[in-house]
Amino acid sequence: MSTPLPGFEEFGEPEPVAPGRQGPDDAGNSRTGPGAVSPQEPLQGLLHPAAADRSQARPAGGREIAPGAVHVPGWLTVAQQRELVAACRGWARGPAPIRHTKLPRGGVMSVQTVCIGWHWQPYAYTRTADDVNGARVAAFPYWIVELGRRALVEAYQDAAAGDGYTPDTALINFYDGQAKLGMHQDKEERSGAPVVSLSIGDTCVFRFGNTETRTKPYTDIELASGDLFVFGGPSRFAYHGVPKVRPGTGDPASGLASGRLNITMRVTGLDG
Ligand SMILES: O=C(O)CCC(=O)C(=O)O
Ligand SMILES: [Fe+2]
Repeated sequence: MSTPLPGFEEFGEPEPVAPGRQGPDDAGNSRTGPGAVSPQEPLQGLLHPAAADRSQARPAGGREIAPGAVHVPGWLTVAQQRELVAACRGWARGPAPIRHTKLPRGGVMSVQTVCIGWHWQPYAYTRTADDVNGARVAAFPYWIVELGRRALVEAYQDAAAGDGYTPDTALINFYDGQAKLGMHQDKEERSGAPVVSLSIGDTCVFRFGNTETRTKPYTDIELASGDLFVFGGPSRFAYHGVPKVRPGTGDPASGLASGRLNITMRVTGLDG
């Protein structure tokens, strides 16, 4: 079990952006101080990748880890990572603040989580964060839907892969150096649409297994800052987990001074 604090929202703010360099301020968002980007505002760099820093050229596509499960290293630019970190910091503050999720048998998760769109707690989605403060969770902004669609196009190298993909929830997880996530299935969703996962900050070991058991066969890969991982199709309900984070491996230029941030967007298939 990790220490309950510090929370992600209290972690170091991004380094000052040098004049003329692409950063959240340059993306056209109004802000009054560090991290003050409204999570609901469209994020220019995320919506328009051409406007973002594309200096980290990388080949298109990724590596298939299992059928329907694709790892795309370095998909997000540093500027995009900074925008996402700023947005996540805003959500981590509320309306339902980030917290260690309580488990039904009395434990708490070492990972800290905040949700948007729908609130997840073991093992159901609700609109209000009943296990936190009862607040309705923040709305799911359309710019994340668009980001999810672009992620599917990239991962599956198919221009139509994002058509009709409308995620309506995201779990935003923060890992300190000790946090882990046990092998589990994402199965509270009533939809077989893919899960889109974005990682920022410290590198982790991500274990991607099979749909039958929590155990082998599985593949361990490293998810680094900016990496995209998509699991859909025959891998949508595969067990997966995070057995280890590698502290100190992230670049503070991502906007995260330490720790690891992971965002998984999903389609709940729920109404209301
Ligand atoms: O942190 C990760 O890479 C995975 C997160 C995850 O599996 C989840 O939130 O269900
Ligand atoms: Fe998961």
